[in-house]
Amino acid sequence: MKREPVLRVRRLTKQIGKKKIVEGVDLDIYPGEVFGFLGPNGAGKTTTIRMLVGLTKISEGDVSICGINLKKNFEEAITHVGGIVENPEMYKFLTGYQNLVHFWRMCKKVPKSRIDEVTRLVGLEKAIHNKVKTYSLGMRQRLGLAQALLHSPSLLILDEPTNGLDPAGIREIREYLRRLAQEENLAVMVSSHLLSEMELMCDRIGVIQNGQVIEVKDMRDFVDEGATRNVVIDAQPVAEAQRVLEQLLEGGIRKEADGLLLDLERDQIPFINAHLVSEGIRVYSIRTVNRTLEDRFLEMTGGDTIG
Ligand SMILES: Nc1ncnc2c1ncn2[C@@H]1O[C@H](COP(=O)(O)OP(=O)(O)OP(=O)(O)O)[C@@H](O)[C@H]1O
Repeated sequence: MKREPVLRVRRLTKQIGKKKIVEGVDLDIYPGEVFGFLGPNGAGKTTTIRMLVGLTKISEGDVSICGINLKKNFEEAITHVGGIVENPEMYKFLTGYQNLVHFWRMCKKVPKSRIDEVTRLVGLEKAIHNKVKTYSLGMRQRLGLAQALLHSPSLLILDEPTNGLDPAGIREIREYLRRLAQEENLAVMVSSHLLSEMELMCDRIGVIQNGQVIEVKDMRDFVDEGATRNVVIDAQPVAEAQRVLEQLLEGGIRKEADGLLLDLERDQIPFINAHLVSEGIRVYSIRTVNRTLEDRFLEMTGGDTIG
């Protein structure tokens, strides 16, 4: 059975003056998946997301959410979206629960029991009756998430949800988002500049550069593909090993604490090993290092900074 995407974006374009800051973006995001939207500074992530949630006008192209056209039936389409795009506004002098009641009153046809449900989903049961001013930034983010989930959306859109959080807070958000995608069968779209986070959080990833989506892939395939891999060679004497490798490979070798780091194609590895041994060098280990998303991303975007 073919799954229908919750979010379907076709040829989405934003033009400001003469400049197209987002151009021809196509995306499909499915129920139950966390989709990462990644790109260097100024690539057009926020502008794309702002168009998707109706915060800025679409210049060209089509967006449908749960099969409903966003331009033609905005009010109906947007009822399926929960989002944190700008900082969620909370009343700090009220408790988390009182804040949620306030937002619940604005939702149509949502039973009050949903407040307890979203509180559980974001793990705020213990603190929900404390005042928001006593919350950590991570707890406030989770309260924002609870608010965005109150009306049981099918699509959750989050712009940089881990911004400003400490590692523990980042980890919490990551775990809750993964759980939400599974438990609520939500489609989650998240942008972030924290590449290592995206790698742990997302099932698929789309890379945007200069306003255009240049790649959409399963996370694993994205990280694994590419002709070369990082290899660490632990060999003695190390200076001699480095000299031999440099002669053979014309550079690209870095000395690290645990050995010599270089980029090799898989087929080169046994050859390099044999060559080192034939030069009288003792090879203790050759191991390939898992390539991170950051390696791949920098390779693809030509070293643009990430934002
Ligand atoms: N209202 C505007 N008028 C003119 N240019 C704009 C406007 N809004 C955004 N831009 C430009 O469009 C480009 C894309 O901006 P956008 O904020 O979408 O990028 P981003 O990928 O979210 O970047 P960052 O990671 O830095 O937030 C940038 O070059 C930005 O300067």
